[in-house]
Formats: sequence, C-alpha cells, structure tokens
Amino acid sequence: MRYAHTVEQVRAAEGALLARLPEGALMQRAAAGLAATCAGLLAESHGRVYGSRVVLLVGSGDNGGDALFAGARLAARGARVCAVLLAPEQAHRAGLAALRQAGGVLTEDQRDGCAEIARADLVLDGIVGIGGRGGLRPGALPYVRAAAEADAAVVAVDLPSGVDADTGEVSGEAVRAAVTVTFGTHKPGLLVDPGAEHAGVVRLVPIGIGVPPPAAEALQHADVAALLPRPTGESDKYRRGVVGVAAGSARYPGAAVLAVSAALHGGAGAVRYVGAAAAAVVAAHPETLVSEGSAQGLKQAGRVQAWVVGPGLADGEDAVRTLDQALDAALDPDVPLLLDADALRLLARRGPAPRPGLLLTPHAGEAVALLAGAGVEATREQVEAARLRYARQLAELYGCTVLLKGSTTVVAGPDPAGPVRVNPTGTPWLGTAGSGDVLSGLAGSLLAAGLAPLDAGSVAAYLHGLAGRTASLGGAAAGAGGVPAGVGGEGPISASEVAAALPAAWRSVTDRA
Ligand SMILES: NC(=O)C1=CN([C@@H]2O[C@H](COP(=O)(O)OP(=O)(O)OC[C@H]3O[C@@H](n4cnc5c(N)ncnc54)[C@H](OP(=O)(O)O)[C@@H]3O)[C@@H](O)[C@H]2O)[C@@H](O)CC1
Ligand SMILES: [K+]
Repeated sequence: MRYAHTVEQVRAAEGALLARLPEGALMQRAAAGLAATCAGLLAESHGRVYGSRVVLLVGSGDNGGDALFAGARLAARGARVCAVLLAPEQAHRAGLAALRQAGGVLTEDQRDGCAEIARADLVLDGIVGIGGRGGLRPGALPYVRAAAEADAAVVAVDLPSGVDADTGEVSGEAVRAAVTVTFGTHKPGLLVDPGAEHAGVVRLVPIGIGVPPPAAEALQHADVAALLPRPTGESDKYRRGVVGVAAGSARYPGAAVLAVSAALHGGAGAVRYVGAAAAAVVAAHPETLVSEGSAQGLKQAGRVQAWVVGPGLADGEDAVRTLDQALDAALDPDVPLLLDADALRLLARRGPAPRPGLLLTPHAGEAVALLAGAGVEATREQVEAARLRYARQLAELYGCTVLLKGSTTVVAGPDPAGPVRVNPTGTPWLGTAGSGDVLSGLAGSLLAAGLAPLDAGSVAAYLHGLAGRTASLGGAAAGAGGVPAGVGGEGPISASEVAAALPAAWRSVTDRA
C-alpha cells in the first residue's frame, strides 16, 4: 500500500523528530535522497553527472534549501550547477553557502535564469513545497514556462510547485515534473489528479518520520492479490457469491450486456439478470441466470449476495420502480447494493437514502447531480479539480461508500476519519462509452464475493484500470500500479475489450503476488 499524509500530519510528525535530531539532519537526509535520484537521471540521459548542467529553482523556504543542498552534492560530483533565486533575501542561508562552496553559481536575473534553463540537462523545482499556499506566484511563471519548453528533465522537490499537497488541486499553472522526489511519506495531492499528472513518477525518500494513520492510500499489486476472492474445493456458486444485475432497457440493452460480462469475470459464482434486455444478455452470455418472474422485480429474482442497479436503466417508470425496490426494503438490507448511472440520477431526485453496504459509483456529472440532491451546488469542473474533497463530501452526505470515477478514481467510505483510496492504475483511453458499466458489474461481483464496499470499489477500479491498459496496449500485459498512464504504445479501446481483458488483469495481479 502507498500511504499519503496531509501537511498537518507531516508537520506534527516532523516536529517530534526535529526535537530529537541535530539541526539540519532531516534536510540532509532529504537532500541526499534527492541528489541520488538526480544523479541516476543524469547518468541515464547524459551518461554521467560530471559536466552535466543542472539548474535549481530556489524559493524562500526549506523546499529551496533541499534543492540547494542536493545541488551542492551534484556540484561536488562535477555537475555545473546554477541556482536561480526567486526570493534572494529569504533563500536558505546554509544551503546557499554549501552550494557556493561546492562550486555552484547563483543568479537572480530572470533572463540569465531562463537562458540557463534552456540549456540545462536537469531542472530541480525547489520553489515551494508543503509550505505553499495558493497557486504559483507571477515571479515564478517565466521559469516554470521555460522549464516546460526546455529539453531538461524536471525533478520536483517534495511536490510540484503549484500543486496543493493535501488535495491535488492546481489553481492556475503548476510545475510539470518527470519525477517527484517526496520526503517521509506521500502527500495526497501526488496521488490524485490533477496533481498526480503534474508529479510524474513519484519516488519516496524515507527520512525516518513516524506518521499517524494515513489520509489517503493507494493499493498496490500485493494488496489487491490479498483482497481478491479465491475459490476453495468447498466453493459452490452461492459460497462464491451470486450477483444480481438490474440494468439495461429496451433503449440501452448494451449497458446490461457489459455489466453482466464484467460481473461474470469478477469472481462471483453466478450472475442473475433482471430487466428488459434479457434476450441480449442471454445471447451474449448464455451462462446468465434470467429467473422466471424477473419482470415482477428484484425480490422475485432468487437468492443474490449483492445487487448492481442502474446501468442503462433510462429514467422511465421501470427504472423508478427498480430503484424503489432496491432502496425501500424490498431487498434484504444485509445484501450490499451498488447504484450506478441512471440509478444515481434517480437517487439524486430522492436525496440521501442511507443503507448498509451501499456503494455509489458516480462520474463527475452524476456527482454534481447527487450533490444537488443533498443541497450542495457544484460544477463538473469543480468536482474534477477537487476529487478527494467531493468524494468525501458525497460519502458523508449519503452515509455510504462513494467511488468517484474519472482521471483518478477515488473511493471514500462513510467514516470521515478513514483514508480515501486513490486508484493508481488506468489510462485516459478508459473514458469510453460503457466503461462505467464494466466497472460497476465488476465491483458488484466483488461485493457478492464478500468484499466490503471500500475494498470492492477500489479493487474493481484497480483491475478495471489494468484491464484498460492491457486492452489499449493490444493485449500486452500492463505494468504495475503506479506507472503513469498515457505512456507510449496505447491505442483506442472499447468497453467490451476492457471486459474481455479482466481475466488477464486478474492473473497479472495474482501471478506477481
Ligand atoms: N516535512 C519534513 O519532514 C521535511 C521537509 N523538508 C522540506 O521542507 C519543505 C517545507 O519547507 P517550508 O515549511 O519552509 O515551506 P516551503 O514549502 O519551502 O515554502 C514556504 C515558503 O514559501 C513561501 N510561499 C508560500 N506559498 C507560496 C507560493 N504559492 N509561491 C511561492 N512562495 C510561496 C512562503 O513565504 P511567504 O512569501 O508566503 O511569506 C514560505 O517562506 C518541504 O516541502 C520539504 O521540501 C525537508 O527539508 C526535510 C524534512
Ligand atoms: K517543489
């Protein structure tokens, strides 16, 4: 698991350690790790550290101090290091002295600074770290833009300047890094878009701080493998879990086919289907149980260990009746219930209806409707820009687990003190019609197999992201979690291909565990 902590948590942990250590010791640990990463990158790009050109963007706090001490270490190995001081009067004194002593040079002239950046092999962003408030200030913009245009690899110190450490929000422009070297623990803003996209590959340098329970966490392969259900010799279909899918309509039969397809690949023992697209579902997946009397509703469908309600239901009378049955105690309240797509828009009209085992899986547009249903106004853009905040708020308002789909999918449980799960897998190619139906079928299957809503949602998002990458790479096995999406070799995919790639994604996780 990757754990992330808020600035407040990091400050508290740092304070306890600082009292016990000699002055500057933590910064030296941070700078040593930072310099080692930079040296590795220079060796890859330039062949060696000696003679390479390094520019340090140095702000007014300790983030700039880290950059200066790391720069001094690189200068001592023969790199030509130039520090660009954004706030010369406040720049870290000891760091400046160390850099000068190692042969580095300083400038505060904007034109010189930009010219140095244009010919650099590496740029270190030490403008601002966890002490940053608001977006980048105007004085930093010319340098940040020059770095974006240069060939140099940009390494962010602790986090890319301009990204909010706690939320990943970016107001205005922010540094775009190839690599972020972060200290002590991950920050939530490094795991969730838009911050994650600015951070590039994130490397953690342990500096010995002890941290409390995390504010956010991201599953890795081993965590997912441990959570995935495994049938035993004793398992029959009921022990493995039967998932009920109430989805599709005469207008949208495909949503039902996709949700059932993913549910069949999600580890449950069987899938029961209820709805108006039975013929299409059975034609595509003859193993689906379409029970007699299904037209009368969910209760008559037979024994089910979790329900998925919503994809392609449309908003007619049937859809309203189906949601009413799902929520109004027609179902055993102990049976987990996943609501997606049309069911979410209908739920938004009713407002919060807390129920045990409830998992909502909105995208940003559906989240806006749900927020409005609980009396909170927000735009789609606001939700996209502050995913952690809105996922938490929805979970609290609706008293349930909320999986907010999007560029970074996040899953928040109803306990505001619990960590939010942030999904590290995926590809922008997953933003395709029907992709959400696959995710909800898969998550429903995992609920039926006995996973708690937070686990079912986050494991489903993880596998769905891996399957999306596998499909977009043309079937080649996708990399491990944490690899940034959108790298070369990927191409367009359909939701059917994502569903078909789920078994390969599953195996890639369990094979490596
Ligand atoms: N935690 C740890 O254990 C360790 C932490 N370490 C390092 O320390 C870093 C935190 O250092 P920090 O506290 O000095 O804050 P930092 O991020 O440098 O910025 C604060 C300064 O910036 C200014 N400023 C504010 N907003 C701004 C903006 N938008 N744009 C521009 N400037 C802005 C603000 O001044 P202001 O102008 O507002 O008066 C203030 O002076 C941390 O990220 C890590 O790198 C490691 O060395 C070792 C272990
Ligand atoms: K930074």
